[in-house]
Amino acid sequence: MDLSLQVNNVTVRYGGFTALDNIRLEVQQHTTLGLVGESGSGKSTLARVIAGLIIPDQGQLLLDAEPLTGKRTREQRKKIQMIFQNPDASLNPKHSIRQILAEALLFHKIVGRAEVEKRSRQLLERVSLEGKALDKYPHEFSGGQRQRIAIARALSVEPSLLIADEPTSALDVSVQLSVLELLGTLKSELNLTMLFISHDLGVIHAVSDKVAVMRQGKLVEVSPKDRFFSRPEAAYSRELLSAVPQMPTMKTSGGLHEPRT
Ligand SMILES: Nc1ncnc2c1ncn2[C@@H]1O[C@H](COP(=O)(O)OP(=O)(O)OP(=O)(O)O)[C@@H](O)[C@H]1O
Repeated sequence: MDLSLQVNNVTVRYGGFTALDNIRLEVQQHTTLGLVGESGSGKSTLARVIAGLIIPDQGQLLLDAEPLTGKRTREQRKKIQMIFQNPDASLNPKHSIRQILAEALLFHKIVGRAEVEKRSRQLLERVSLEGKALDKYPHEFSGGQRQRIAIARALSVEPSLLIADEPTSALDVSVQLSVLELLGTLKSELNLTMLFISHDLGVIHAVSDKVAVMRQGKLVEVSPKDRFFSRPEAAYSRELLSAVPQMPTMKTSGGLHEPRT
């Protein structure tokens, strides 16, 4: 399988504090890497480095074998899209959904003006929203619907890598599941490559092919999902797993509901 993303020896310091310490990580194309770790372990910092929002103090990134150095080009920015815990981070409240999607499609030259409407409707359909949503504004939707719109916006530019940083943790539990199911469907329909960040091991189990564990700025384990949940390598991974009482030591790859039963 080809590599999508390579993170080579990345270090980030905030003043004297090392938030990322020599991180080496790979994401294979068309797979989801689940990134887990306690609050403050550096997950969001790593996501922001990969998205180009933070320049690392040391190390390199490669996307589809191409180095990402210095200021990113428009094409490089298009290739990595991010969805956040709060969907409002990527939705301009003053713009209608039509404007939000059109801006992304036209800026990155995905389609010409004549096709914007048709493509926008297709995108909304993909995230199970009706075409009449186009003329509404973000505040007219629920949190779960706004996250669906943020997903549609991120996918509109056909990224090579989608980073999802706790995309369901601000949502009601019932809505969380439907957004996770949507991401699962999109992953298989569109062959997405994802870096999925969560502190919720149930969510990580539901979405990941491989699991990476961070602690205090260091990567302590990267394992295939089934191995991580049945035979974790690092003592810290065992600690994380044992801290979730409802988490069975899973033997199967399971479905979305399994970790919560
Ligand atoms: N701009 C900043 N300046 C100084 N320290 C920062 C800054 N951003 C993050 N940190 C610190 O870096 C560490 C890693 O933060 P980060 O947000 O990456 O962790 P995280 O694993 O994503 O945590 P959470 O799950 O709470 O979001 C934390 O100790 C945090 O306080």
